[in-house]
Parts: sequence; C-alpha cells; structure tokens
Amino acid sequence: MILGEETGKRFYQNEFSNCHGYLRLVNYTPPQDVEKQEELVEGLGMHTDMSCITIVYQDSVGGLQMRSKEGKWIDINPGDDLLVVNIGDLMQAWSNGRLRSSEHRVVLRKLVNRVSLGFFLCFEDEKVILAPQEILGEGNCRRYKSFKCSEYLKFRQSNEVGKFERIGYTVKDFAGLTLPEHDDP
Ligand SMILES: O=C(O)CCC(=O)C(=O)O
Ligand SMILES: [Fe+2]
Repeated sequence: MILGEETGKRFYQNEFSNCHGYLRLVNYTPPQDVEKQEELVEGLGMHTDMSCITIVYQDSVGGLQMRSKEGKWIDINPGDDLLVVNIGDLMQAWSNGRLRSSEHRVVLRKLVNRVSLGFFLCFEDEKVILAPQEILGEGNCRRYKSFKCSEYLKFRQSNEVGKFERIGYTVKDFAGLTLPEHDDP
C-alpha cells in the first residue's frame, strides 16, 4: 500500500477507531428507451464518495465506471466474487492527497433493473481531519487545511442539489490549499 505496510496498525487506534459504516442498497430502474438515447444514460452521475473507503458489490448487469487520471472512463466489470474498493474524499484529505478519491459513475445500458450494495466507512462527524506529520513526510507541503468532517458533509449536501452530475464539489474545492506552482502535481 502507498502509505506503507505499518501505517494501518500505527494509526488505527488514534485516527480510525471511531469510524462508522453504513450500507446503501440502490435499485436502478432501467432507462425508458435505451436504444433511442443518443446520450449515455447515467444512473448515477460522476461523483466522488464522501467516505474514507467504500466497498461496492454490483450485480451482473454491470455499469460501474471509474475515471482514470487522464479522464478516460473505464468499465469495472462485475463478478460474483468481486468487490470494488474505492478511496473516498476523507481519505484523500487525511493522506494529504497521496491516496486519490476515485471519480466514478454508473451507466445504464440494458433494459433491466440493476442493484448494487455499497458499504461506506466514514470518520465520525466531529473528527477534525488533518494529515498526520508522518503521512505528510518531511519537507512536503500540506495540501489540505484541517476541517471538521461534518462541515464537509454539509458543504456537499448543500452543493449537490440538482448538480449531482457536476464535479467541482470535491474535498479539494472545500479544503484544498493553493500551493506554489511547482508543487501542484
Ligand atoms: O451502484 C454502484 O455500482 C456504485 C454506487 C455508488 O457509487 C455510490 O452509491 O456512491
Ligand atoms: Fe459512489
């Protein structure tokens, strides 16, 4: 793992022991007339998850796509024994951007119902997120200011109404610090 093998053990007690998780079961009804649609039908528009990590099971219909760093959509094919593990926004900020919150979406290509089950592991609402010095590494700039978890959730909820398909409401928009130009990857 990018952060090092021992990281989990070292930080679990102080940072992650009060995390909570929730499950979301989503039933996507089929698009009306998928053949006639010129545009791709999005069951769930591009977004990042507001979690530390998310574990997703999708049924055999498929449709989950991840966006690569270059902006290319990649199909994540389903499989009976496959779970998808996503990094979420809270982990991106906590890791000072060393772990990237994945941009993903769900496209509907078939005229059948689709079901997915997601498990979202999140920091407690009151937690103030700030990358520990050890994660930051010596000489590296801090890329995120500290913020209370619940404040970010509120920011996302108020900005997402009617604009779910738009990116621009990420943790970087909320808490990202402007770095000297040569430092911004
Ligand atoms: O339905 C899926 O496969 C993914 C769902 C998802 O991304 C979400 O609920 O945040
Ligand atoms: Fe998601």
